Amino acid sequence: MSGLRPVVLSGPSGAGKSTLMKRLMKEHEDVFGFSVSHTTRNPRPGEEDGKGLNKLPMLLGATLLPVADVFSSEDLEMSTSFSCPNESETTDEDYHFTTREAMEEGISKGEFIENAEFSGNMYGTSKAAVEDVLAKNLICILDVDIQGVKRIKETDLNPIYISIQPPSMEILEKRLRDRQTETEESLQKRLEAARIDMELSKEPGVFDIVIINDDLERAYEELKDILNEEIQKVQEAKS
Ligand SMILES: Nc1ncnc2c1ncn2[C@@H]1O[C@H](COP(=O)(O)OP(=O)(O)OP(=O)(O)O)[C@@H](O)[C@H]1O
Repeated sequence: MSGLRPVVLSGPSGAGKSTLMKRLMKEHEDVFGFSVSHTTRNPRPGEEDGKGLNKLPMLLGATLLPVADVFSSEDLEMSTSFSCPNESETTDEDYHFTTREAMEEGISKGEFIENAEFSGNMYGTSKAAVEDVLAKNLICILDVDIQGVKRIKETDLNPIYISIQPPSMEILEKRLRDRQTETEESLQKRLEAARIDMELSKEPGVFDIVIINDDLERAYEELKDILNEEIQKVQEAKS
Protein backbone atom coordinates (compact mmCIF):
# COMPACT_ATOMS: atom_id res chain seq x y z
CA MET A 1 0.00 0.00 0.00
CA SER A 2 1.12 3.51 -0.79
CA GLY A 3 -0.10 4.91 2.53
CA LEU A 4 -1.85 7.65 0.61
CA ARG A 5 -5.24 8.90 1.68
CA PRO A 6 -7.95 9.57 -0.88
CA VAL A 7 -9.51 13.02 -0.98
CA VAL A 8 -13.23 13.63 -0.85
CA LEU A 9 -14.19 16.93 -2.41
CA SER A 10 -17.73 18.06 -1.90
CA GLY A 11 -19.78 21.22 -2.08
CA PRO A 12 -22.55 22.75 -4.14
CA SER A 13 -22.46 22.84 -7.90
CA GLY A 14 -20.78 26.10 -8.85
CA ALA A 15 -18.79 26.40 -5.61
CA GLY A 16 -15.54 26.10 -7.56
CA LYS A 17 -14.41 22.49 -7.11
CA SER A 18 -13.37 22.00 -10.74
CA THR A 19 -11.67 25.39 -10.92
CA LEU A 20 -9.57 24.64 -7.85
CA MET A 21 -8.76 21.06 -8.82
CA LYS A 22 -7.77 21.91 -12.37
CA ARG A 23 -5.33 24.41 -10.99
CA LEU A 24 -3.95 21.94 -8.50
CA MET A 25 -3.56 19.27 -11.17
CA LYS A 26 -1.80 21.73 -13.42
CA GLU A 27 0.65 22.69 -10.71
CA HIS A 28 1.17 19.08 -9.60
CA GLU A 29 1.22 16.83 -12.63
CA ASP A 30 0.96 13.07 -12.11
CA VAL A 31 -0.01 13.42 -8.48
CA PHE A 32 -3.79 13.03 -8.64
CA GLY A 33 -5.81 10.20 -10.12
CA PHE A 34 -9.40 9.21 -10.69
CA SER A 35 -10.88 5.81 -10.14
CA VAL A 36 -12.56 3.86 -12.91
CA SER A 37 -16.31 3.39 -12.45
CA HIS A 38 -18.19 0.17 -12.99
CA THR A 39 -21.14 0.02 -15.34
CA THR A 40 -23.56 -2.56 -16.65
CA ARG A 41 -23.96 -0.75 -19.96
CA ASN A 42 -22.38 -2.25 -23.06
CA PRO A 43 -18.98 -0.93 -24.13
CA ARG A 44 -19.07 1.46 -27.07
CA PRO A 45 -16.78 0.87 -30.03
CA GLY A 46 -13.21 1.45 -28.92
CA GLU A 47 -13.93 1.30 -25.21
CA GLU A 48 -11.83 -1.11 -23.20
CA ASP A 49 -12.33 -2.44 -19.75
CA GLY A 50 -10.57 -0.37 -17.13
CA LYS A 51 -8.48 1.54 -19.63
CA GLY A 52 -9.07 4.83 -17.90
CA LEU A 53 -7.13 3.97 -14.77
CA ASN A 54 -4.09 6.10 -15.40
CA LYS A 55 -5.82 8.91 -17.18
CA LEU A 56 -6.24 12.18 -15.40
CA PRO A 57 -9.40 13.59 -16.83
CA MET A 58 -9.69 17.35 -16.88
CA LEU A 59 -13.09 16.97 -15.40
CA LEU A 60 -13.21 16.66 -11.70
CA GLY A 61 -15.38 13.80 -10.66
CA ALA A 62 -15.08 11.89 -13.86
CA THR A 63 -14.36 8.91 -11.70
CA LEU A 64 -17.81 8.87 -10.27
CA LEU A 65 -19.67 10.06 -13.24
CA PRO A 66 -21.15 8.31 -16.17
CA VAL A 67 -20.99 11.72 -17.75
CA ALA A 68 -22.25 11.22 -21.24
CA ASP A 69 -24.79 8.72 -20.03
CA VAL A 70 -26.08 10.93 -17.30
CA PHE A 71 -26.88 13.67 -19.69
CA SER A 72 -28.52 11.43 -22.19
CA SER A 73 -30.77 10.33 -19.38
CA GLU A 74 -33.98 12.09 -18.54
CA ASP A 75 -34.23 10.59 -15.10
CA LEU A 76 -31.28 12.36 -13.55
CA GLU A 77 -32.17 13.48 -10.09
CA MET A 78 -30.13 15.84 -7.97
CA SER A 79 -30.85 13.56 -5.06
CA THR A 80 -28.49 10.88 -6.29
CA SER A 81 -25.10 10.80 -4.74
CA PHE A 82 -23.49 11.52 -8.08
CA SER A 83 -22.62 15.13 -8.57
CA CYS A 84 -23.35 16.72 -11.89
CA PRO A 85 -20.70 17.87 -14.29
CA ASN A 86 -21.09 20.53 -16.89
CA GLU A 87 -22.82 19.08 -19.87
CA SER A 88 -20.19 20.45 -22.16
CA GLU A 89 -17.38 18.75 -20.27
CA THR A 90 -17.71 15.17 -21.30
CA THR A 91 -15.03 12.56 -21.03
CA ASP A 92 -14.39 9.31 -22.80
CA GLU A 93 -13.10 7.73 -19.65
CA ASP A 94 -13.67 3.99 -19.85
CA TYR A 95 -15.33 1.80 -17.30
CA HIS A 96 -15.06 -1.58 -15.74
CA PHE A 97 -17.80 -3.27 -17.75
CA THR A 98 -19.73 -5.76 -15.71
CA THR A 99 -23.06 -7.53 -15.44
CA ARG A 100 -26.03 -6.52 -13.36
CA GLU A 101 -25.76 -9.76 -11.36
CA ALA A 102 -22.10 -9.19 -10.53
CA MET A 103 -22.69 -5.56 -9.65
CA GLU A 104 -25.68 -6.31 -7.46
CA GLU A 105 -23.65 -8.93 -5.66
CA GLY A 106 -20.79 -6.46 -5.15
CA ILE A 107 -23.19 -3.84 -3.80
CA SER A 108 -24.76 -6.31 -1.39
CA LYS A 109 -21.29 -7.21 -0.13
CA GLY A 110 -20.55 -3.54 0.52
CA GLU A 111 -17.88 -3.33 -2.17
CA PHE A 112 -19.25 -0.11 -3.67
CA ILE A 113 -19.04 3.32 -2.17
CA GLU A 114 -21.58 4.71 -4.61
CA ASN A 115 -24.03 3.37 -7.09
CA ALA A 116 -26.93 4.68 -9.09
CA GLU A 117 -29.05 3.79 -12.06
CA PHE A 118 -29.39 5.91 -15.19
CA SER A 119 -31.35 4.96 -18.28
CA GLY A 120 -31.60 1.33 -17.25
CA ASN A 121 -27.89 0.91 -16.59
CA MET A 122 -26.12 0.67 -13.28
CA TYR A 123 -23.05 2.74 -12.44
CA GLY A 124 -20.90 2.71 -9.37
CA THR A 125 -17.55 3.31 -7.77
CA SER A 126 -15.96 0.42 -5.95
CA LYS A 127 -13.61 0.68 -3.03
CA ALA A 128 -11.18 -1.46 -5.01
CA ALA A 129 -11.16 1.12 -7.83
CA VAL A 130 -10.13 3.80 -5.33
CA GLU A 131 -7.47 1.53 -3.86
CA ASP A 132 -6.13 0.80 -7.38
CA VAL A 133 -5.44 4.51 -7.83
CA LEU A 134 -3.71 4.81 -4.46
CA ALA A 135 -1.63 1.71 -5.23
CA LYS A 136 -0.32 3.54 -8.29
CA ASN A 137 0.97 6.27 -6.01
CA LEU A 138 -1.68 8.75 -7.04
CA ILE A 139 -4.04 10.64 -4.74
CA CYS A 140 -7.54 9.54 -5.61
CA ILE A 141 -10.05 12.38 -5.83
CA LEU A 142 -13.67 11.60 -5.10
CA ASP A 143 -16.08 14.35 -6.08
CA VAL A 144 -19.29 13.50 -4.31
CA ASP A 145 -22.34 15.23 -2.93
CA ILE A 146 -23.24 15.21 0.73
CA GLN A 147 -24.99 11.83 0.47
CA GLY A 148 -21.83 10.41 -1.04
CA VAL A 149 -19.82 11.86 1.84
CA LYS A 150 -22.03 10.01 4.30
CA ARG A 151 -21.66 6.75 2.37
CA ILE A 152 -17.88 7.08 2.26
CA LYS A 153 -17.86 7.64 6.02
CA GLU A 154 -19.17 4.09 6.35
CA THR A 155 -16.10 2.68 4.59
CA ASP A 156 -12.55 2.24 5.81
CA LEU A 157 -11.07 4.47 3.09
CA ASN A 158 -10.06 7.14 5.60
CA PRO A 159 -10.08 10.08 3.17
CA ILE A 160 -9.45 13.74 3.81
CA TYR A 161 -12.89 15.37 3.69
CA ILE A 162 -12.94 18.78 2.05
CA SER A 163 -15.98 20.96 1.47
CA ILE A 164 -15.79 23.82 -1.01
CA GLN A 165 -18.47 26.39 -0.27
CA PRO A 166 -19.51 29.60 -2.04
CA PRO A 167 -19.47 32.82 0.01
CA SER A 168 -23.26 33.13 -0.34
CA MET A 169 -26.25 31.84 -2.28
CA GLU A 170 -26.36 35.09 -4.24
CA ILE A 171 -22.77 34.73 -5.38
CA LEU A 172 -23.31 31.06 -6.19
CA GLU A 173 -26.28 31.92 -8.37
CA LYS A 174 -24.30 34.61 -10.15
CA ARG A 175 -21.38 32.24 -10.82
CA LEU A 176 -23.66 29.54 -12.15
CA ARG A 177 -25.45 32.03 -14.40
CA ASP A 178 -22.16 33.48 -15.62
CA ARG A 179 -20.86 29.96 -16.32
CA GLN A 180 -23.66 29.63 -18.88
CA THR A 181 -23.86 25.88 -18.57
CA GLU A 182 -27.32 25.58 -17.08
CA THR A 183 -30.90 25.83 -18.20
CA GLU A 184 -33.19 27.74 -15.84
CA GLU A 185 -34.54 24.40 -14.62
CA SER A 186 -31.16 22.81 -13.93
CA LEU A 187 -29.99 26.05 -12.32
CA GLN A 188 -32.93 26.01 -9.92
CA LYS A 189 -32.26 22.34 -9.09
CA ARG A 190 -28.63 23.12 -8.36
CA LEU A 191 -29.55 26.08 -6.16
CA GLU A 192 -32.03 23.97 -4.21
CA ALA A 193 -29.43 21.24 -3.73
CA ALA A 194 -26.91 23.93 -2.76
CA ARG A 195 -29.13 25.22 0.05
CA ILE A 196 -29.29 21.74 1.53
CA ASP A 197 -25.58 21.14 1.02
CA MET A 198 -24.64 24.45 2.66
CA GLU A 199 -26.71 23.59 5.72
CA LEU A 200 -25.43 20.03 6.07
CA SER A 201 -21.81 21.00 5.59
CA LYS A 202 -22.08 23.06 8.79
CA GLU A 203 -22.61 19.90 10.85
CA PRO A 204 -19.60 19.55 13.09
CA GLY A 205 -17.20 16.74 12.29
CA VAL A 206 -18.40 16.05 8.76
CA PHE A 207 -15.49 17.75 6.99
CA ASP A 208 -11.86 18.14 7.94
CA ILE A 209 -11.99 21.58 6.37
CA VAL A 210 -14.64 23.84 4.87
CA ILE A 211 -13.06 26.19 2.36
CA ILE A 212 -15.07 29.29 1.52
CA ASN A 213 -14.23 30.03 -2.10
CA ASP A 214 -14.49 33.79 -1.96
CA ASP A 215 -11.06 34.88 -3.08
CA LEU A 216 -9.76 32.19 -5.44
CA GLU A 217 -6.09 32.67 -4.47
CA ARG A 218 -6.78 32.26 -0.78
CA ALA A 219 -9.08 29.27 -1.33
CA TYR A 220 -6.41 27.65 -3.48
CA GLU A 221 -3.74 28.17 -0.82
CA GLU A 222 -6.02 26.58 1.79
CA LEU A 223 -6.62 23.60 -0.46
CA LYS A 224 -2.91 23.17 -1.11
CA ASP A 225 -2.15 23.40 2.59
CA ILE A 226 -4.49 20.62 3.57
CA LEU A 227 -3.25 18.39 0.73
CA ASN A 228 0.40 19.19 1.23
CA GLU A 229 1.24 16.11 3.27
CA GLU A 230 -0.28 13.73 0.70
CA ILE A 231 1.37 15.58 -2.21
CA GLN A 232 4.72 15.25 -0.42
CA LYS A 233 4.18 11.51 0.00
CA VAL A 234 3.59 11.09 -3.74
CA GLN A 235 6.66 13.15 -4.62
CA GLU A 236 8.90 11.37 -2.13
CA ALA A 237 7.82 7.95 -3.42
CA LYS A 238 8.82 9.05 -6.92
CA SER A 239 12.27 10.27 -6.04
N1 LIG B 1 -13.25 32.42 -6.30
C1 LIG B 1 -13.96 32.61 -7.42
N2 LIG B 1 -14.31 33.84 -7.78
C2 LIG B 1 -15.05 34.05 -8.89
N3 LIG B 1 -15.49 33.08 -9.72
C3 LIG B 1 -15.17 31.82 -9.41
C4 LIG B 1 -14.39 31.51 -8.25
N4 LIG B 1 -14.23 30.16 -8.20
C5 LIG B 1 -14.88 29.65 -9.28
N5 LIG B 1 -15.43 30.65 -10.00
C6 LIG B 1 -16.25 30.51 -11.22
O1 LIG B 1 -17.49 29.95 -10.80
C7 LIG B 1 -17.98 29.03 -11.75
C8 LIG B 1 -18.25 27.70 -11.05
O2 LIG B 1 -17.01 27.09 -10.70
P1 LIG B 1 -16.76 25.55 -11.00
O3 LIG B 1 -17.25 25.18 -12.35
O4 LIG B 1 -15.32 25.27 -10.67
O5 LIG B 1 -17.71 24.91 -9.88
P2 LIG B 1 -17.93 23.38 -9.45
O6 LIG B 1 -18.03 23.37 -7.97
O7 LIG B 1 -16.88 22.52 -10.04
O8 LIG B 1 -19.33 23.06 -10.08
P3 LIG B 1 -19.93 21.66 -10.60
O9 LIG B 1 -20.08 20.80 -9.37
O10 LIG B 1 -21.23 22.06 -11.22
O11 LIG B 1 -18.96 21.09 -11.60
C9 LIG B 1 -16.95 28.92 -12.86
O12 LIG B 1 -17.38 29.69 -13.97
C10 LIG B 1 -15.69 29.50 -12.23
O13 LIG B 1 -14.87 30.14 -13.18
